[in-house]
Amino acid sequence: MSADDTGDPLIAVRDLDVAFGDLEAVSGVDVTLESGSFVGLVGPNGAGKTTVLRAIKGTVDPDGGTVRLDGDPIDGLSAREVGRRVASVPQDTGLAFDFRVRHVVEMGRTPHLGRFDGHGPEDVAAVDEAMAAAGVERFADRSIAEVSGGERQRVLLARALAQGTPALVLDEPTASLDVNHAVTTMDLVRDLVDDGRAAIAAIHDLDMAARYCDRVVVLAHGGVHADGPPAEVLDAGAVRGAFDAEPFVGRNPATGTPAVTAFPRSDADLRRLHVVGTGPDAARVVARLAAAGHEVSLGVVPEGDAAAVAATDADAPVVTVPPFAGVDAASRAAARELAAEADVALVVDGRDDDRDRDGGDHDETGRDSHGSGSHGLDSHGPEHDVSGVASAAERVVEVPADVDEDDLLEAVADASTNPIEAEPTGSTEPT
Ligand SMILES: Nc1ncnc2c1ncn2[C@@H]1O[C@H](COP(=O)(O)OP(=O)(O)OP(=O)(O)O)[C@@H](O)[C@H]1O
Repeated sequence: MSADDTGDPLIAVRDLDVAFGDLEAVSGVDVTLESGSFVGLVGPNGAGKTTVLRAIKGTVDPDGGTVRLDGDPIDGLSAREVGRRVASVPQDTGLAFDFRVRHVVEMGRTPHLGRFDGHGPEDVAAVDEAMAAAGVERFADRSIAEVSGGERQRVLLARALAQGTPALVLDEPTASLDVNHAVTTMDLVRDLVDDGRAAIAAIHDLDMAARYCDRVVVLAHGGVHADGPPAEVLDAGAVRGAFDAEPFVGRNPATGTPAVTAFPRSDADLRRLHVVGTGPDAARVVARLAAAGHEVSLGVVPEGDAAAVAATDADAPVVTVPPFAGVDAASRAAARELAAEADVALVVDGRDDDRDRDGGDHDETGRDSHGSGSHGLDSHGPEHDVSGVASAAERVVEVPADVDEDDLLEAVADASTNPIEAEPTGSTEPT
């Protein structure tokens, strides 16, 4: 969709370079904003998000590249002309003067006024509408210096709305807002975009960006790391590369959009791991191991099981059977094949729901523990592997349901580097 009859996008940033002294803040950045589109700019601290937004507003001079608004180079436009095309909600909401809230919102009309014009009925209506939309009417007569940080952020949103521009530029618009005002603000921006305006927003909350934006541009180290629809862009690889964290990207059950859970870097030696277990505990194990970058597989689990969902989200191979169907020989063989490829099999909880179905006769007290590291997890032979899957792997680690995240990672590292003597494979294989 184009911004106007010319077919030019509302905002086109091409090959943008901005340096502050010796520091190259952004380099070679391309970002486009079309009308009817909401673009989220995400990335770690210092990635260059604010710098890109400042270039779009014309408050920083590029060292290279171009910024065009409706096809016109921004450096050829007056501040007033820029103000009719782009309205902004800055990250720093501090205001130097002690204005009344309504007065601050009225400032949004400035680009539309002649030099000696007062506010006409159209301006008053735009201000009233903007204040209502941003929910700031209640404190219209208070001083901007006497409202809370979140209220001030909404006042600046109202000012930007009153400006009535086709494009909105927002720098972390929900940073100071409570959960209700955060979603109300994002809903409002989304509605404006659905009505034909456009918005570009720097957003730290990746789930929020995924939920509300049509496109996400991931900035990292001053460059564009990825650009596309949230479901394509916010995958584990992109998030890991850009943020230097260990992410698990699942799905928000309420919205169906990507839900990113980041863990701190563990710098683990990556392994091929097979998980045996079901339910939320096994799901947590799968998610954490996959986030660390291990190559994980799972099974056998019932279709739709929480662990199966986590494995699918992590792109991990998983062997499923229909719910309540029991483990058939073919599924067990398929899971054993995955386990056989693994460096380590992890049996979550050490109990196995298949026990009765398998007809296994296993001695819970007969644990042949071959010691445990500081992680406190038991490493042992396959005698607890009652479904007969984990025993196909060279090494087996029993993982308690409430395993601590660090203990889990440590146990995997220990099991990989210190071979654990297992009982001969097949000794407890069910018949
Ligand atoms: N006025 C300035 N003078 C010097 N360096 C600056 C200036 N503004 C930004 N920088 C530097 O440029 C880089 C990009 O900063 P920018 O504010 O654009 O990042 P950001 O992605 O918005 O970060 P954050 O998420 O922390 O808000 C950073 O290294 C920052 O320190």
